[in-house]
Amino acid sequence: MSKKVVVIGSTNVDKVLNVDKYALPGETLAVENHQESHGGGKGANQAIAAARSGADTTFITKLGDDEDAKFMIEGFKKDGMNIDSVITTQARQTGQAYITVDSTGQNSIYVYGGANMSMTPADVDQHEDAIKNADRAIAQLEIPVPTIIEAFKIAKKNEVQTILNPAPAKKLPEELLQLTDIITPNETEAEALTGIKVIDDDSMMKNAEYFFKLGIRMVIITVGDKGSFYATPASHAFIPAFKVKAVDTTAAGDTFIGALASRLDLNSANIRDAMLYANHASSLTVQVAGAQNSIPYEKDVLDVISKTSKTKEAIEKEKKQAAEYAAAQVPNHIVLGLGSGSTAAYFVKAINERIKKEGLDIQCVATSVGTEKLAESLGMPMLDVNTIDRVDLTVDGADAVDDKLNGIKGGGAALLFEKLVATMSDKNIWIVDSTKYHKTLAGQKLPVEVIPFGGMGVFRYLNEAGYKPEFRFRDDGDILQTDSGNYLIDITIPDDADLAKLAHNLKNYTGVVEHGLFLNICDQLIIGGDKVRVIDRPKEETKK
Ligand SMILES: Nc1ncnc2c1ncn2[C@@H]1O[C@H](COP(=O)(O)OP(=O)(O)OP(=O)(O)O)[C@@H](O)[C@H]1O
Ligand SMILES: [K+]
Repeated sequence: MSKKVVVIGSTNVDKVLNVDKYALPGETLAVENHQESHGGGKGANQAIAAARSGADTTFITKLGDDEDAKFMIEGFKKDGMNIDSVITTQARQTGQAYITVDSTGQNSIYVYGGANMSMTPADVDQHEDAIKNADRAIAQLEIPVPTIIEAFKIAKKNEVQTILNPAPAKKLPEELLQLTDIITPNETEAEALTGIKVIDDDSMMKNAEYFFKLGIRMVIITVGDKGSFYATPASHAFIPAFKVKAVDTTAAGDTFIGALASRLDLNSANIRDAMLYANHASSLTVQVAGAQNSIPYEKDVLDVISKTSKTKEAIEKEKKQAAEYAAAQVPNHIVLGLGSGSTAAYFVKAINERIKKEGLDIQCVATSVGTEKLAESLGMPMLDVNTIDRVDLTVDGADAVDDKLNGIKGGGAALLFEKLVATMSDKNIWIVDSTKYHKTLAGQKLPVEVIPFGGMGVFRYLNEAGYKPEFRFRDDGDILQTDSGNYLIDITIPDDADLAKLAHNLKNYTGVVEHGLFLNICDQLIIGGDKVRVIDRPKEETKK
């Protein structure tokens, strides 16, 4: 189960200086904060990441005969790595990176390759066995390219899988790429090799095809906080990153590769699970300052994975509880609006059961293509929304609701039809899990549906007005289109927002079709839980 990984690569000691501002040429500045030395170097980071994720890891690296080397070897031992192939030279010092970070978080880095750059093919030959005995070998570009070629030749001769992390970005001889089974560039590194800019799913596939032609079997492109993409000649997918508060992304890419190498089966059958694991691992790394100290252990990664799946399960349960509670309240002989999204889907199934079991006379109207398909597949009695002018009751989910029962909808991209049906409904009931209920809507994401032609104009306006707009993309990287073929722009509701004014302003902007603010629409909110909570709109508040 546990993979045998050999990393052939660099070790650096990072010397970090925190400065208020950079010194100009000829200028001397006094510095108050001097951080201790930290372990670094892409080879060491990836080896540590693999070891901490449970791989049986051997590291082939070259160090000087100095204090830095002792410091690094101590760390390797603590992480349980096999250090029999750590080479020491008298001729050069251990690699060093001089990093200055200014008060804005910007950094500038000078790297002294030192012993790393003196690692020769002959050094690798000396440790041939370490490569032969591994399942997979990983290399990066902080050691001389001929040395990597030699290591990969040994690997290929012995049917050991090769992973090349082509970082830092540079052009490479085809010989090396032809010896590579899996390549793992980030977007900049991919472009440096292929000349094809990574902008969307299509361009990632074009990058992948470039590498396939050279005999590479799998391409993984990491795209920072957006996530990561994998492609083999048989399949491909984009896996979004987890939303976390990033404080320092140093070692994110290295963590991703080490973690992936420790999980991925040799036949790559579990690629999605391995990518998810690597995504989780690197999302932990970016939440901690520094490089090697921020690389998580297997236990930490598995903990977040299990917490995420437990939270997910609990949320699904609450959605279902709210939906079933609502379904039980629906009166007979009505026209019923069916909302969209995952919570509404639970409701559709629950009310369908009641209609069938109790022989109810209920006609239904769907608020999205998705809901219509679901209802039809269940054989429910459906009305065309164009043939009616009122609905008795609509039951729908919501993305966020405040304590005045104002809410945001449209996370599932069906906001236009949802709003149409909601405004023709005599009564609107919203069903949510407890994570959707908030004191205020400030800080929440609000979808704005715009016509594709002119969408950029709206985007610019929203940006200038400080709403932090972002176009909505699908998981595969393509721009998302709503059921009516429009685009969605997500904005963030400001702290001091007057919701009624915001709704009015958005609606008045040319090119905006609809927005996701649903004010004075919800009459009753049902929040799932072991004890379901029901909140009614206060009587004195006027409707619509
Ligand atoms: N801000 C972030 N939030 C969540 N996950 C992130 C973030 N940044 C990076 N990641 C995760 O780390 C992976 C690798 O990141 P990235 O593409 O930035 O690598 P990189 O450019 O090689 O990074 P570095 O050189 O800083 O180590 C991403 O695919 C993603 O899973
Ligand atoms: K970090």
